[in-house]
Formats: sequence, structure tokens, C-alpha cells
Amino acid sequence: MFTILVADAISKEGLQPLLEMENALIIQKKASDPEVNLENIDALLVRSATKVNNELLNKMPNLKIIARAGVGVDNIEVEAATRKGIVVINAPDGNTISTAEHTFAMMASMMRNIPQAHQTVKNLEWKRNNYLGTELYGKTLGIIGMGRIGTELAKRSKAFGMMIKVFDPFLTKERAAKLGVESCNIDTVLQDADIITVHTPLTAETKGMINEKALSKTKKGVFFLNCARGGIIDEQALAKYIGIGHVAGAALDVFETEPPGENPLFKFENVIATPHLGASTKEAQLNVATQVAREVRLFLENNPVSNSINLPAISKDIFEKIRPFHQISKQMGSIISQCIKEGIHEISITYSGTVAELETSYLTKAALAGFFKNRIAVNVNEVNAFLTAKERGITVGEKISADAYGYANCITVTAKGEEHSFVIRGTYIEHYGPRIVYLNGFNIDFLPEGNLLYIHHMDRPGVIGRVGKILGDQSINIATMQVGRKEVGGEAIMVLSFDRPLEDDTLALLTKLDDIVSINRMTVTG
Ligand SMILES: NC(=O)c1ccc[n+]([C@@H]2O[C@H](COP(=O)([O-])OP(=O)(O)OC[C@H]3O[C@@H](n4cnc5c(N)ncnc54)[C@H](O)[C@@H]3O)[C@@H](O)[C@H]2O)c1
Ligand SMILES: O=C(O)CC[C@@H](O)C(=O)O
Repeated sequence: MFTILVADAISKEGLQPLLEMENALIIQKKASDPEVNLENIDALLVRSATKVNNELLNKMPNLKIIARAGVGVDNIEVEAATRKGIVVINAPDGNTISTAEHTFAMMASMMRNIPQAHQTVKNLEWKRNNYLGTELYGKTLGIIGMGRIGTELAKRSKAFGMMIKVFDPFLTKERAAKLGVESCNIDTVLQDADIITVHTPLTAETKGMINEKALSKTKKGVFFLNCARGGIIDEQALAKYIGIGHVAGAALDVFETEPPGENPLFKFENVIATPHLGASTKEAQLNVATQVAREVRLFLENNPVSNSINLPAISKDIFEKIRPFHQISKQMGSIISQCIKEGIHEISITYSGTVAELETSYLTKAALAGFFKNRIAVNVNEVNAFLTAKERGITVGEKISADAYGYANCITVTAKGEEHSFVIRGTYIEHYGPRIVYLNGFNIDFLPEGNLLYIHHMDRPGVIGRVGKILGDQSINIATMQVGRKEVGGEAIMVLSFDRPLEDDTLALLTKLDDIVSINRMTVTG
């Protein structure tokens, strides 16, 4: 049973994919509600009200996925979530149209003084001469950040006869030409635009990008819009440039602090504001809720997700192709971890045959997740596998090789420790399943699942019998047994599987037998 906490106001209709799950309990309460047992929560859905910080995450040891019903994830400490192996997803385009429309509405309202004039009429005043507006037609709109919202705004503004100059370092010339906009450097946008609007995410680079220096480059009489994130335009600097009459007006939907409280901008009549309403439409809220609800369900049902912030997206088709290799990679990582009892400084993985054509970095992460599972307290998965290896000083390498050792596909994992190395090779055989075909120099063939015993011994008569006798004396049933050796009378290995885990006493008896070099007990999940 999964417990899903919907902590902010998210469209109930959009949550339908989750509400239809038979094995899920949906709780619609704030994360701070004392009735909510945070320890049990598997999935958390938020808008922007809940601050998903490290402190909250520490109270949610079971949390597997955080879903933001919207674009910006600045209310989520993504790095802290990543460290804990928690997937973070968003709904990247469900509110694009609403926010572009809101920006356009703000622009039109600002240019025609609609909010101010509206208020006077309601106050029973008739000040027709006070509100001389400016047409949009023929004006140059400067768009900083030509992503989803910037693009939709450009389309609408072009329909009003505006010229569009954009600055976005990631916009190609071809795409700009296709959209009918002029791609410029930031200074050109600042100098040439009559109206400037920002549509970037809030990052270290964009924070305060419209500061005093930038404002000093703009035309006298320029107008500004911010319907992206508070802080991209420096509020103090904007207030200064409005105060000296350089900036003719501003329309703001977002603020450095929300709610903004006292703000130097609010004293100006030519500043209009809305309380972060860009995405507040029935359609956008239904879209984003449906998007994240679908994704959370897919994730909980073990399917790939498309809109993860901290996990590479892979399609369902590709995931289905890699699923068996994903499993065996994890199992090999787990076997290494349980057999090599020293610090590891390098793990390298070689892919050959058909598996080499797939998304191998996903498989490398799975092998690391399997390796760390029995070693460290943190939940390691594809989200934090590389980070965890790096933090622990383990170099991770990935290679493709043409030599598949006669198999259609094979994956070889080598772990190097202070004293020893461990090499394991596995393959996935259609209609047969995952098999380990090589262990530390020995060819073998076993299913990497269940309660296993890996014995390194000398190839002498009676060894197998003595092992069997001890197990029989303890009433332990051997489910399967495979042996491998390099040469007659030399070193050999056997891998046995049992229906239940082997006790310490049995292990101690086996270890004392003659001709046994080493014994490793393992539990490998399927
Ligand atoms: N007001 C609201 O309610 C509301 C609703 C939705 C989104 N938003 C915000 O709007 C913004 C844009 O959202 P989007 O969906 O269009 O995002 P997006 O990712 O599609 O577009 C962002 C664009 O900014 C560009 N960019 C990044 N750094 C830049 C820089 N330093 N200079 C210039 N361009 C840069 C990127 O290349 C990208 O094209 C985000 O901040 C988002 O959080 C606000
Ligand atoms: O949840 C909201 O209404 C705001 C959403 C918006 O800021 C976003 O980044 O998607």
C-alpha cells in the first residue's frame, strides 16, 4: 500500500489517476498537520506553498518521489532530495498557455492603465484625461528567456503587430527564424525594447540579471514585466528607476518574497501587481495535476517517468527493453558488495552485444545501486548513484566492448579494492532469464537470486560431498548447485542456492572444512 500526501491545493479532478489506484491511500492535508504521519509517506505532491527542505525530507524516510504541480521547483531542495535518492518531477508545460496569457493580459493592462482606471470608476470618479495609454502595435517587445512561456507570449504579441527581440543563450538561429523573432545579445534587447519581459528560471545566473547596470542600458520610458520568478528583476533597482522616471511602468506577478508584504514598488501608481496568478486557471490546474498524478502513478507502478528533474528521462519502450538488464546489473552490484569485504576505489562496467546499444548509463547506476544497497544507510538508486560513488571516492567507468564471449549480450562488472579485485559477468537469455556466467576467473552458470553461497575451494575429491553432508546434517535443502574450475585439481568454485538463509553456525562449520579457500553468503533479490 502506498501513502500519498497531497500537501497543497491541487485540482482534485486532476488527481483521478491516483484516486483510482487500489493500493494507494491519498491524504490531502498540509505536511505540517500533526495528523499526518510523515514517516509513512511514499509520494508527496506540492504546488509552491510547501517548502520541501532538508528538514522536512529528514522526517520522511520512506519518501520516493516529490511531484511539483507546476514548473518552478525552487520550493524544493532538489539537491537534498537527490542525495536521498528521491525522484523530483514537475509538470513542465501544463500551465504554459495560462502563464503566457496572463503575461499578455498584464502587458495590455499596464499599457492602458486598466487596473488604475478601473479603481477610479469604482470610486465614482471619471478621470478620462489621466489615463492616456500606449499601443502595443509597432512596439518592440524584448523577451529574456525564450522557453515555453516566452515562445507562447511571442506568438501572441506578434499577432498584435509587435516586433520581438529575444535573448536566450540556448536559442538557435534556426529556431529564432522559425518563430519569427530576432535573436540578440542581452544588451541589444535592453537598448532596443519598449517593453521587456523575463521568462527564465531563477538561477544563480538569472538572479538580479535586471539590476541597476542593466536598467541603465534601457530606453527612457521602457516598461517591465515579471511573470516568471521574483528576484530576476532586482526590486530595489527597479523602484529606483521608476522613482527617477526612467522606467515608465512595471507589471509584476511574482516577488522576491511571497507574499511580498511592504514593498518599495507598491507606492508607484504605474506599478500593477497580481499575487502569483500566472498558472491560476481551471485549465492549467487541471493540466498540471493530471500530469503529475499520472507520473507519480507510473513511478509507483515501476515505470519510467518523463518529467524528472534529477533522473534522465527514458521512454517506456526503452525502459521495457532495458528492464531485464537493469535487474541483472543490480544483482551483480549486490553480489560484489556482499563478496568483497574491503574498501572499493573503482567500479568499471563493460557492455557488449545487444545491451551495448541501450541506455547503459542507467544500467551502470543500477549496478551501483545494487552495490551500495548492503553497504550504506542511504537509499541509493538511479537518482543518487553517481553522486554517492563520487562522495565515497569510487571512480566509475563504463566501456563498450565487441567481445560478448559468445552470448547475445553480456555485462561485466569489475570492482577494485585495496587488496583484491572482483569480476562478475552476467547475461540475459530470452525465455530463460538472468544468468551469471563468470566469477573471478571461473566460468559458471547460475541464477543470481535468493539465498546463495559462493564457495572458493580446491578441486579435490570429497569437497562437494563434505559440504553436502554438513548441510544435510543441518536439514538444509540445497535448491541448486553449480560448479566451475579452471583445471583439474586446481582452484574451483561452487555456487549453491537454498530455500532459506544459512545460519552463522552452518557457515562456521563449512569454513572449517579442508580445501575451502573462502566462503561468502549472499542474499540477492530478484
Ligand atoms: N507566474 C507563474 O505562475 C508561473 C507559471 C509557470 C511558470 N513560471 C515561471 O516562468 C519561467 C519560465 O517558465 P518556462 O516554462 O517557460 O521555462 P522554460 O524552461 O521552458 O524556459 C526557460 C528559458 O530560459 C532560458 N534561460 C535560462 N537561463 C537564461 C539566461 N541566463 N538568460 C536568458 N535565458 C535563459 C532557457 O534557455 C529557456 O529557454 C520559470 O521561472 C517558471 O518557474 C511562472
Ligand atoms: O502553483 C502555482 O500556481 C504557481 C506555478 C508557477 O509558479 C510555476 O512555476 O509553475
